[in-house]
Amino acid sequence: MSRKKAVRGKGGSNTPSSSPISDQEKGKKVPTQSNGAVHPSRPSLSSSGEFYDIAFKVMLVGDSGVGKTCLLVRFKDGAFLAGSFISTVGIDFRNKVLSIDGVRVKLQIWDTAGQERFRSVTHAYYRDAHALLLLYDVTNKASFDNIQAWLTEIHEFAQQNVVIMLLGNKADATHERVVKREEGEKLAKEFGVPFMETSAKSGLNVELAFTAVAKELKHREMKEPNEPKFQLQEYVNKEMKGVGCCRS
Ligand SMILES: Nc1nc2c(ncn2[C@@H]2O[C@H](COP(=O)(O)OP(=O)(O)OP(=O)(O)O)[C@@H](O)[C@H]2O)c(=O)[nH]1
Ligand SMILES: [Mg+2]
Repeated sequence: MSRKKAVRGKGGSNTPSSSPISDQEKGKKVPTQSNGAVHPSRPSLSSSGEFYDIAFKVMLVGDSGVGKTCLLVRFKDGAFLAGSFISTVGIDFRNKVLSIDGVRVKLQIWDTAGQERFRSVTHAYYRDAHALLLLYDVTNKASFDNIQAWLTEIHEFAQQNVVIMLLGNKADATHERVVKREEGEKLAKEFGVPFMETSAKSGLNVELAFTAVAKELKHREMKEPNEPKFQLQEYVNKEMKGVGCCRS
């Protein structure tokens, strides 16, 4: 098998025709599992010069302004994009390699535009996603009320076994909060998806959200026959920090 070069990170194309796994698009032989995870038999080199063993696509979705881009920037660069809000146009991606139980897992993270006018672009990418981080903004009730509609859309366009996690973002904004944490928990339970609150501003639970998803995906792909199933919500509950804490 020839060595595979990962797709570019920052500055990925905004056009809907670009594929999340460019090697496949180019017709190169990329070994995949049944669900499409890139799983090379030998480590591959990512564009940032990092080797990885397995790669997955994760999509950030949710209403415009909930903090998808900020969450990704916080995770990738450890910084917060303060100041004026620049709404994402179309779709973009960044790569990050995590070490999960000794396995180097590359996440190719797709940041989608929440605005309605870009919805058809987003739809085209759902089917390639292995995991979806669905965000609402705890200071914006409408973004919370729209979660059901987002889930309907996800079920229509995404793979049946896609990993979904609900995130209530902007947990730092205590004074502006209009959605209680318990409401988020209740909704997540109703839809059977794991949940936690995050803050791109303070960094609260940001690393955890991506790590938990990477762990779930890695376990699904590489589980030994006798190994128990990874319990995503249990892991999150154990590792999660509450508002007022200062994980970064
Ligand atoms: N207080 C607080 N503000 C945040 C947080 N995350 C994002 N913001 C602010 O919310 C606004 C929108 O953030 P973005 O990340 O651009 O939102 P988005 O979901 O990417 O929006 P679209 O690209 O239009 O879909 C910006 O002004 C951010 O500074 C957070 O965790 N806490
Ligand atoms: Mg954005």
